[in-house]
Amino acid sequence: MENERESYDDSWSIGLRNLNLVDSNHSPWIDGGFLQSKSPSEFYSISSTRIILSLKEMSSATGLQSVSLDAGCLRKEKARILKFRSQNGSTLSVRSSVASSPQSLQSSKMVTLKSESTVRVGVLGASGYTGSEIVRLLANHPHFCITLMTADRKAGQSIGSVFPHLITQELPNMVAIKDADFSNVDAVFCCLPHGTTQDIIKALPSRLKIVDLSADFRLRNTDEYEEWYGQPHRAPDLQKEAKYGLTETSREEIRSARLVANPGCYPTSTLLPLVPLLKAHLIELRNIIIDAKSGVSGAGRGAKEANLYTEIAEGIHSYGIAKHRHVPEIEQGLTDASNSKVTISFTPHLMPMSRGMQSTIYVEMASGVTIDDLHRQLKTSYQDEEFVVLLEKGAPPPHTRNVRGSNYCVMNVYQDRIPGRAIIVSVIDNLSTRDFYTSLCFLSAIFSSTDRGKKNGSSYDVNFLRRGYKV
Ligand SMILES: NC(=O)C1=CN([C@@H]2O[C@H](COP(=O)(O)OP(=O)(O)OC[C@H]3O[C@@H](n4cnc5c(N)ncnc54)[C@H](OP(=O)(O)O)[C@@H]3O)[C@@H](O)[C@H]2O)C=CC1
Ligand SMILES: CC(=O)N[C@@H](CCC(=O)OP(=O)(O)O)C(=O)O
Repeated sequence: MENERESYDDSWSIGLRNLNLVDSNHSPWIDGGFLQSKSPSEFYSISSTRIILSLKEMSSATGLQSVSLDAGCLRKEKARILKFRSQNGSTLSVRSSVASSPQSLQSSKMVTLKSESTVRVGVLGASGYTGSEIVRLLANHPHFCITLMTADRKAGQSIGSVFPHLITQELPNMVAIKDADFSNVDAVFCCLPHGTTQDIIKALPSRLKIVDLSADFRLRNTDEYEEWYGQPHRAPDLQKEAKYGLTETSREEIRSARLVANPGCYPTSTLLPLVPLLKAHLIELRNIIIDAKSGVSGAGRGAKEANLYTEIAEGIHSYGIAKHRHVPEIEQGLTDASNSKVTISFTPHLMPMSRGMQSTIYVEMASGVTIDDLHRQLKTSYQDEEFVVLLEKGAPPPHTRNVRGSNYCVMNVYQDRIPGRAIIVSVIDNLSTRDFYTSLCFLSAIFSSTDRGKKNGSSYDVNFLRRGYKV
């Protein structure tokens, strides 16, 4: 499948040759950019119908069960989450997520955009799991251009030699951070271990916009950081400057920030459902119980005995009981939402799967509140949010595989059999491209303030960039 290109009708084609089709776990992965009109000017105007037709043929040819359609380059009105029945009777889900198109299929217009007016991005820690996801998503994005990638043990290597699914990308070799040249960089994604990150960010040129995926700048209270992370914070001034990057709750703050602290995966999957309910006083502050499960990639790519196949496969286990470092981050978000101190019970579990996360959350409804009220509130809160999906009332709970590789947080609320209690199920991809989503929101502000952005005028208005990710 990765080595062929097939045409399906006169004007549209699906390119199957680019290895960017598959993620690092070799799932079938269709990038929206693979679907393009032969006319370069119609690059964005991809019709859902054409996509379905083409994928239908492809699925019967290859026996695919599901396809991730990475469709960020499509216009919002053209992209859909689609399901259809394939010839062999299985359901083929077509999921749109975020952006990018293979270079091989970019139109001349896109190439021009790339060279003249893209955000120049450095990915620090490109040889890790989150870094390589950022690379996969940005490598062909029309508004971003990767000009720098760093690694530690893998410094000096090409990204393709570390992650073969990226082998077809034309990207710079990875260098050690000490050898990095930031002169050609507007913004960095910092995908490094916590602890190390704060020293590295402290030393970066101050003009750079930074999206930090680590936990180093998430906790406003540096004493709390020391308590939960076992070391004093070494960049308290930067901490004051950092904005917590949960896009749905802090979009405007993120846009004007220089340093964005991307939320942890467990906090993302729990704060998204709970924050609107707390803000609306629909649930009690007490007795919030979070039972969460993560894929093993959540622990990063570094070799650890506890994460060996033999330790993980064919079973699950809880860890960090009552002391996981995401507790204060979740409590910080819930306390902000309710303006009162909230404490939680939180137990994470490691699942024998490579990526994905589910949080099952048990809450007490406020007096007189029903499950319908919770559902209505979430629906209202997220009706304009592209990447938070509330399922229909009573619909079966979402699966982690529904959101694999995507920005989506999919959730639903259920009545517990104990009167007055509700159960919320929320799923995300822990190796989430939500990082990417937050980042685009943040980076979309760059061009309104740079000379290059001003020079290029309307090409860089925020809406133009938003179309790129709000699909
Ligand atoms: N995995 C996940 O689901 C998520 C992780 N995060 C956070 O994002 C950050 C990155 O995580 P993840 O990608 O999983 O981690 P990985 O262990 O997969 O990757 C870490 C990256 O950092 C580099 N690195 C390690 N130590 C140093 C150092 N001392 N100096 C410079 N570079 C270094 C590694 O280089 P090399 O491999 O060459 O040694 C690698 O590129 C972490 O802070 C993590 O907590 C956030 C959200 C989700
Ligand atoms: C399975 C696993 O080990 N998960 C990690 C969390 C990963 C994550 O996203 O959190 P950070 O961004 O804070 O690293 C953990 O429990 O520490």
